[in-house]
Amino acid sequence: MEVRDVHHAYRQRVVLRGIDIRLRAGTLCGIVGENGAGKSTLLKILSGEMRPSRGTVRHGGRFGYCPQHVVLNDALTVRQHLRFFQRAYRLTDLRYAEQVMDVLGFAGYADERAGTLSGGTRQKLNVTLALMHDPQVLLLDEPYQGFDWDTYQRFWDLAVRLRDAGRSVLVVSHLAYDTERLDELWRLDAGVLRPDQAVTT
Ligand SMILES: Nc1ncnc2c1ncn2[C@@H]1O[C@H](COP(=O)(O)OP(=O)(O)OP(=O)(O)O)[C@@H](O)[C@H]1O
Repeated sequence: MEVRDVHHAYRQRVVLRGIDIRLRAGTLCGIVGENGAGKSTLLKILSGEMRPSRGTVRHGGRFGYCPQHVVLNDALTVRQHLRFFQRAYRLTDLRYAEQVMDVLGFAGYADERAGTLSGGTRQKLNVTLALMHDPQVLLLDEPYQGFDWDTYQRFWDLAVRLRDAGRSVLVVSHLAYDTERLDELWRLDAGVLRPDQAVTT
């Protein structure tokens, strides 16, 4: 994925002031920044959900995006969500999705309606829906919000495995824990991305 000179403003409020990113295959990268720094705005632009005021985003191959806010239908079960996305992604089966559910530890909830799931389990489903077609480029916005410690560790193991399998993974968060697992870490501040000390030193 290649991002060149992306700028964005909401009316008078300038949020991004020239973002350049080159996300190579087989890299696990992070972007951190304070609340309101523009992280979600940047991810919405990278995912194509929003057009930047200026600049270009190019990527090739299958693409996965896990938004910060869970988008589920409360009346549908976990399995119905998977089937819906299976059609959308044109997958022949759900084997990979089931593996991801096992890793995140919620395979036992397949027949529960989304509306009755706990916040952390809803987030596990949110992450699974972004991952289940094994995307080559994966963008995750605050993916571990609500995860318990064990799930949090499993999430990072999964992210590292995807990186080792040649996928590009970009994790955006306001918290920069576990930075040693990242190949690169940037900080979004005042609309600009800078390498973060935690990984570069
Ligand atoms: N649709 C919108 N219209 C106007 N302003 C917006 C809109 N979306 C976001 N903003 C503003 O843009 C700035 C960046 O917001 P954004 O959600 O991208 O930040 P963030 O870094 O993801 O924050 P957080 O860590 O709190 O999720 C904020 O000042 C926010 O109020």
